[in-house]
Amino acid sequence: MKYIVIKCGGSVLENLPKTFYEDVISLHQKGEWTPIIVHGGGPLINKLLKNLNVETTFVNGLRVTNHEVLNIVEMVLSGSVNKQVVRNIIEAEGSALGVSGVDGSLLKAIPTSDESLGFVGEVVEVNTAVIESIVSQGHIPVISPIGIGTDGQRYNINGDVAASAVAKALGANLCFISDIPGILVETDGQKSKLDKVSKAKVEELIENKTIYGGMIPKVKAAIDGLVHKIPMVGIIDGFEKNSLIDYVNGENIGTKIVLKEEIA
Ligand SMILES: Nc1ncnc2c1ncn2[C@@H]1O[C@H](COP(=O)(O)OP(=O)(O)O)[C@@H](O)[C@H]1O
Ligand SMILES: CC(=O)N[C@@H](CCC(=O)OP(=O)(O)O)C(=O)O
Repeated sequence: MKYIVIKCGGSVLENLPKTFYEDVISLHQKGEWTPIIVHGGGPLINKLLKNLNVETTFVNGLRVTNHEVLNIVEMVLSGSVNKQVVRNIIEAEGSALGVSGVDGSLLKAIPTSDESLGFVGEVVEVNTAVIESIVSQGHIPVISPIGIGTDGQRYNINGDVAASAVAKALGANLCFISDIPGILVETDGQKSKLDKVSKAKVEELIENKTIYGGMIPKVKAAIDGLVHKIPMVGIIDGFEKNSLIDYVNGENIGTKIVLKEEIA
């Protein structure tokens, strides 16, 4: 069975067309690919934090997470957003089962090495049996990125990091669905999309700040995945018609991330 982990970014979640979910379901029904959705929800967390007058800050695209923020992050991701994605799949006539990374200790986590981030976690183990059990019942798994420590502590995990961890554990292809056509670079005031980008180029683009904010964890998670033998990683536009189907069919869409650029 070939798994594809589809990371749906909060940047697009509220506006993804029904056709996107129909494409996910069509992949599932054809049987060649088993889709697994991992979602984010950053903008919705921002909205709720703002309504509650709770300040929030990011370091290299990761949200500094104290106890109060953690409560709201979990509420939004494992509550509203997870169930919204499940409902969207049902509306598109598919079948989905939503879980958080806490359920069945799906995403076992430890705190990140940067202590200033608070309760931000990194995944140390994925309980793939939970995913396999959902798949064997005919559902599309929908996973929210909250991790759990062996002591029962919850962690806020960036959605891209969680998606890469799941893909690594399953040896799955990984696809980031976001609100941009791919990685953009600017030359002579003109923005253009990179079709393919290597690890070395990504590092250069972070260094010169062409890649910033939420794109940083995305490309880092992509590289980490490739180093750990994920076969294919790409960033594609969720609003572009057929983007997911084109991606799995190997069409030239979005930005593919590779460890080394092949020399022609
Ligand atoms: N070089 C880049 N090319 C494209 N987008 C970039 C780049 N650098 C930073 N970004 C930003 O990254 C965003 C996508 O990351 P993020 O907002 O975290 O999305 P998501 O919620 O889909 O994970 C884009 O909307 C854009 O603002
Ligand atoms: C640690 C960390 O930054 N967690 C993210 C989790 C949600 C997420 O990743 O949402 P997107 O995919 O929309 O960016 C956050 O708190 O916003």
